[in-house]
Amino acid sequence: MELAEIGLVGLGVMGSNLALNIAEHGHRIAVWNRELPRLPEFIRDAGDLAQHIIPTETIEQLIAAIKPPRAVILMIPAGAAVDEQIGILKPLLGEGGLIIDAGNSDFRDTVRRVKELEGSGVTLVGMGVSGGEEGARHGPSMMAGGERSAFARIERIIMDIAARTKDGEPCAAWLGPDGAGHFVKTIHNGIEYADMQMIAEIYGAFRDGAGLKPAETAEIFKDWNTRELDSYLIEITARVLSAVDKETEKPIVDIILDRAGQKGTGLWSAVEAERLGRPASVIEAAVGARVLSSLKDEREAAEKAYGLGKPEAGAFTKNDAQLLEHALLAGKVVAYAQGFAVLAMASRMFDWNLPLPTVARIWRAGCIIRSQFLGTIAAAFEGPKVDNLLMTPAFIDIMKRSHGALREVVARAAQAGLPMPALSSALAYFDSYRQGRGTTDLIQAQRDFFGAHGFERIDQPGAHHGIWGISEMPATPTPGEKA
Ligand SMILES: NC(=O)C1=CN([C@@H]2O[C@H](COP(=O)(O)OP(=O)(O)OC[C@H]3O[C@@H](n4cnc5c(N)ncnc54)[C@H](OP(=O)(O)O)[C@@H]3O)[C@@H](O)[C@H]2O)C=CC1
Ligand SMILES: O=C(CO)[C@H](O)[C@H](O)COP(=O)(O)O
Repeated sequence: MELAEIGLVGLGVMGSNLALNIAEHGHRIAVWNRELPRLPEFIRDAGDLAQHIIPTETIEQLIAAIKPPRAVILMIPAGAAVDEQIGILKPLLGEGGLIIDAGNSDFRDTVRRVKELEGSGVTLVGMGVSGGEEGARHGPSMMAGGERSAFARIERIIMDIAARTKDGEPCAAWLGPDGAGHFVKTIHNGIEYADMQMIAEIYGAFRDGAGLKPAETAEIFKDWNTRELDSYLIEITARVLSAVDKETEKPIVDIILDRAGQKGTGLWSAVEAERLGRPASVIEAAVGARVLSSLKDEREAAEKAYGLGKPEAGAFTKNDAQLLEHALLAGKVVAYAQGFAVLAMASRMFDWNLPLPTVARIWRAGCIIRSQFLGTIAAAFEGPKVDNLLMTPAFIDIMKRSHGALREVVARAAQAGLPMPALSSALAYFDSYRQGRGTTDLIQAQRDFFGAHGFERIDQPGAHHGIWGISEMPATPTPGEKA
């Protein structure tokens, strides 16, 4: 039997499609799944591609079916399952073994696993894969981290199966050592959360502020997809909004429960951003919005207690489509600026030397946040080095012409009681970021008052303290008494 070039564990949604993609590119692959009944089903569905696939029933058979030195892709849930499989594979793979963890692992786990495997003869590549089911099957975006030489061993297969941009560039790259690939994938997902939340808020403006039907909103999103907002998420939003439920013949969004799920990458993005001192407030707002959405019973009780806000007819109208388009664009710029600022800081902190233009380039196709906008970001990062995307000439131009719309939309939504947590936080970040003198002078004074934490002065170097002692404070008059 001709041995396989590579093996794969986990024939779920992503693993089975990735295996078919690999087979379609003529690479022989051996596969194994924990639950055996999945195997014949997968081979049956593979059709002609089955000739490039070796189905195996035990992990030992899987290893025996791969050409040494052996490489195995794990496409299984992040966390304990990955540790368990690495534990099983390590002795079986032996010297020169390579494990590619292609799930959404926490980069901290990847860093730990790389260390734990040191000296064992087995190497780990942590590789984020984005694009969902369709991407995995026909071309995902892939973000790899680990030893450069280890990635080189699978580079040909990865480049063959990756998505390609219109100009033919593969959307996959080695981005840095140990956890770099999984970190970039985490931030990708954080941005995905922010994008999705802001789109949902704009949908809310059309539904609750303007009284539009889903199909009418779908037409507007379809139109937006021909301009600056052109992206996969806008495209699928238009398709989702025009979809009808077969059973009820109602728009499908109207019968879906408003309770969002999440598996962790959005939360990790927000937490890592704060840890790195580069807050990603739009991502945080998006995570918070999903959490709040899950408290359905509490929200219903609160609606009974307070009543709804007053999304009076006219808070928005169909004629505000352009205003809302520009507001979404401004919010998107801020969310991406925050995400890339986190990547830049992580690169510095962990010594990864992340190539930010490459990150933007490999997100242009294949992944969930793919868009033409990422081409503009890649070009912006190729110019003079800046700390924040908001300081590049291209994005200064976009923000100058669109932040007014964001302000108008957030203000009108606030007046009408329409929640816009992500768009509001994008505006707040923008206004805080561009304010040369903020209001934390007062916070520093308060900290010094209650904890003698000290403060810097604008006119003298060094650390200083205020004279806050009770005896120096003017007495507080009692009510009715003259000061
Ligand atoms: N779905 C998506 O759009 C995307 C998912 N991902 C990530 O890819 C990974 C896989 O996701 P997805 O394919 O959606 O998940 P699925 O639930 O569809 O499949 C999970 C697979 O993992 C296997 N598995 C679970 N636990 C173990 C274990 N302890 N040991 C061995 N195999 C195990 C399952 O086998 P069994 O049949 O025996 O249960 C199954 O084959 C996750 O990390 C996910 O976050 C990344 C990008 C997109
Ligand atoms: O990685 C992905 C896309 O890039 C997955 O679709 C991800 O699992 C979605 O995350 P969540 O379930 O938390 O919404």
